[in-house]
Amino acid sequence: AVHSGGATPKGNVVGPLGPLTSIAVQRILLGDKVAEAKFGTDSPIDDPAREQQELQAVAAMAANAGIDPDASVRFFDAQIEANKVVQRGLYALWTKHPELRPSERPDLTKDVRPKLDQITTEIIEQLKATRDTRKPTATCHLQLLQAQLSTELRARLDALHRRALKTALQPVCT
Ligand SMILES: C=C(O[C@@H]1C=C(C(=O)O)C=C[C@H]1O)C(=O)O
Repeated sequence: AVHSGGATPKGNVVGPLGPLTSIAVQRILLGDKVAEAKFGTDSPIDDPAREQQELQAVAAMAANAGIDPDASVRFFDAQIEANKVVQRGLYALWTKHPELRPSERPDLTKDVRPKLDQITTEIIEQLKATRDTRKPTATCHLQLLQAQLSTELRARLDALHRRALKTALQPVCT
């Protein structure tokens, strides 16, 4: 993977959807850590119980923040799917190219999931901040494209992570 670093400073990304897009990228980059944690273990890529628990938390946090819980859950569904796009892609790569397999295995529960939970809070904040921007309009799609392209360049996303980002951003202008 070429993306490395994962430095995607919110302030430098273009447009009103820049911060939301940048956080979505940070979550996608954690997909690498999730894949490293699970590859070669009994933990499957899909963990429906964990997903249910996250989506319930999202609904509660959205209600608390005064934004639409159903729309927020739909947005998170896409973030979770995007994370699994990364995991599946890296599994395929590592299966075909054993020399590229990770040498370290992060701890999913202690190390990786707390970082995902932190990002959940930030995404809820950005969903609230972008409430008026996220509409099914040409303007929204233009602003999204602007944020997407600038973030892809900044984070140097490879094809796999760009595909994941496309999945993650699909519900933004809805
Ligand atoms: C990221 C994980 O893998 C999958 C993706 C999830 C997510 O993006 O939040 C949650 C559960 C799994 O289906 C994980 O197990 O934590």
